[in-house]
Amino acid sequence: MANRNLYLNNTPVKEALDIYKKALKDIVKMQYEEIPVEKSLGRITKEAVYARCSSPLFNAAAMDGIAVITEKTKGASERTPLILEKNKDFIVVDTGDPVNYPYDAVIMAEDVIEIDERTVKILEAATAWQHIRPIGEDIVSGEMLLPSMHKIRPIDIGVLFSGGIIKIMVVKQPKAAIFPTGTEIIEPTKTPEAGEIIESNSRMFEAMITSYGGLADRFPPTPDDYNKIKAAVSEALDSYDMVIINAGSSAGTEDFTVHILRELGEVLVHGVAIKPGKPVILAVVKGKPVIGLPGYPVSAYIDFENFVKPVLALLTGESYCDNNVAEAVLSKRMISSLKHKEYVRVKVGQVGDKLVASPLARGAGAAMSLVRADGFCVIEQNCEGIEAGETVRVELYRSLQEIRHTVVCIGSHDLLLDLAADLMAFHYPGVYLSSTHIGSMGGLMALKRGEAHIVPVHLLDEASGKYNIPYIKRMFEEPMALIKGVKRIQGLIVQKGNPLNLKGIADLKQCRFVNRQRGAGTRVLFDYKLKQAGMDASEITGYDREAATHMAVAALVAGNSADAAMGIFAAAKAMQLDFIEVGQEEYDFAVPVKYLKLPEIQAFIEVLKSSELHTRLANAGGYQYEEAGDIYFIDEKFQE
Ligand SMILES: Nc1nc2c(c(=O)[nH]1)N[C@H]1C(S)=C(S)[C@@H](COP(=O)(O)OP(=O)(O)OC[C@H]3O[C@@H](n4cnc5c(N)ncnc54)[C@H](O)[C@@H]3O)O[C@H]1N2
Ligand code: MOO
Repeated sequence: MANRNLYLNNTPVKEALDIYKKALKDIVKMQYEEIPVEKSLGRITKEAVYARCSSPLFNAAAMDGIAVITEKTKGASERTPLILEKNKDFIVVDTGDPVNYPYDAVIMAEDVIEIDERTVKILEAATAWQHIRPIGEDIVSGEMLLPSMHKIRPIDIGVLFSGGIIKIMVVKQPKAAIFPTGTEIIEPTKTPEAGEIIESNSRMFEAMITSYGGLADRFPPTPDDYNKIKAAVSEALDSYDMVIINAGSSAGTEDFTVHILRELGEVLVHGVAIKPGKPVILAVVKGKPVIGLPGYPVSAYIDFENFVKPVLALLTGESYCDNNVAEAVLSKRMISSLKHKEYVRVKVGQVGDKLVASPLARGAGAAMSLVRADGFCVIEQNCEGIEAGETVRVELYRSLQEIRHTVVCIGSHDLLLDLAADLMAFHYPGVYLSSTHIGSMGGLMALKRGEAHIVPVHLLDEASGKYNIPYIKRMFEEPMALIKGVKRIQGLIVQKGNPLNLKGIADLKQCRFVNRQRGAGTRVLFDYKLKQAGMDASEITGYDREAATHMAVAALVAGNSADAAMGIFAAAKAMQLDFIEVGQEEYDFAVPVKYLKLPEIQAFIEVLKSSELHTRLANAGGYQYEEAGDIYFIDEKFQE
């Protein structure tokens, strides 16, 4: 254990950033450069910019027509038309032409009656300066066009040119060097073997730095070699404004980063009370910021947002405000430790007038939880958790507008949902389907609490042998409907080639099983089949081991961490596993009648009926979809 860093601190986030900013205060300075205005989009002005000329520079015709001398048009009316003579009483002008003395008004072409080449008739007198844009109407020479520290937008570029500015002083973009480290890290062009990890973090950092106004250079992955990392970092600091080192930040025997930085300069913080992201390193080397980010992608992302972004802002001049914040009701209890401030990724949906936040996977390696997230909420360090139903503050990644037009679907997972979401985005721009997977029963409970629009269910009622309807009838008092989905083949997902030669439920006694979570329809079906086979749960090794989706159980079988799981054919096929049919089930959508007319739900129903969806389901295999999109009103049609 000799080389482990067992002494990580637990500095609160704000304190850590304050310590670091104080250390950087006198050494990190913005630099400036002059660039052509046409290249300045998104850059930040160094200083106020003043117009070098007026716009318009002369009195200019605002309309096509004739320029006249107001005095000479007096008395013109319908009854007493006035005849004007070209180049004496008027000149012809087009929009934008100069209008000079003695001309002082423009009459629009539509109000001028042409008599011949030299004469026109007018029926109304002109008022002085009508349809003339006076000098400096838009911009007056010497006027301030843009203030300092202003982020340049397309309209600013237009105005700068109108004001005679062709070059502008802006904040120089800071250059960051990114060093991914780790002997197991390989470039994405190589096919990974067991134990190897595709380098992805440095690409994510590069994109984040670019979107926050900096420039980034990625270095190839450096193996866990003390001297190599030290030499590379030290050299980079001669030509870059900041350095990011990725991974090797915690307590592993090859986690060198902190030792290297201590040797090269000063480590101000190692270990922050944040989750994910605890082992972040904030250091100063050669008078420049060096930040060590953890290897886990979510930890790295959250540390980047909390520490790299504000440090980068000291160099870019960008300012940020968290304006996209909303209050939402939490759908599921979240427990957290008092030891840290925790960032929880959430899905957000609007059901009725309630905004609902549902927590996603919390693991630091679960990068997909960030992809799926609509935002995140923070559990403060001094808080043990937040109860379901409490109001939380969510920082949103999507606009409220988008969230309002999203069908909130909570329940059992099926590939059908991913396909439908994809088709909806394509055929109904601006309408989305967002699904959270907590099993059929969990979904129905969420619907009861008003947290979902639709619930994908496949619940077998053992007494009647019927699917879904009996549950909905029992659980809901309000008028409900069922949108038909698909019939799916359920079965045992087993290793490729079925090495244990499993033939059905009865054979499960000899193998390592992985179950679906309590409340999942597949689990209900499994229990039903066990009972039919006269077996007991205690006879199955792994009955209590749970995974949340069909793909998740299939992945466990594919990874040889289990021999069999109950699931759908499509999941077995996707993972190239074998499949033993056990039965068919009905996968439908429970929906309160009051939501049926919502345009978003209508779009979803149309997608269910579409031949495009049916073709995709046929390709996946294991589905019958003839009834997809049909609607049954529970009370009328299924009265028993
Ligand atoms: N005994 C302890 N173990 C760990 C602690 C601790 O306090 N005591 N902290 C845990 C926490 S919290 C985190 S976060 C991680 C941080 O790990 P490191 O920063 O040291 O990173 P590695 O161990 O090298 O890698 C972690 C993980 O990330 C993958 N990785 C690394 N680089 C990349 C990259 N460029 N692209 C994609 N993925 C990358 C790497 O392969 C690992 O899977 O430590 C815990 N352990
Ligand atoms: O801090 Mo680590 O990022 O929790 O997993």
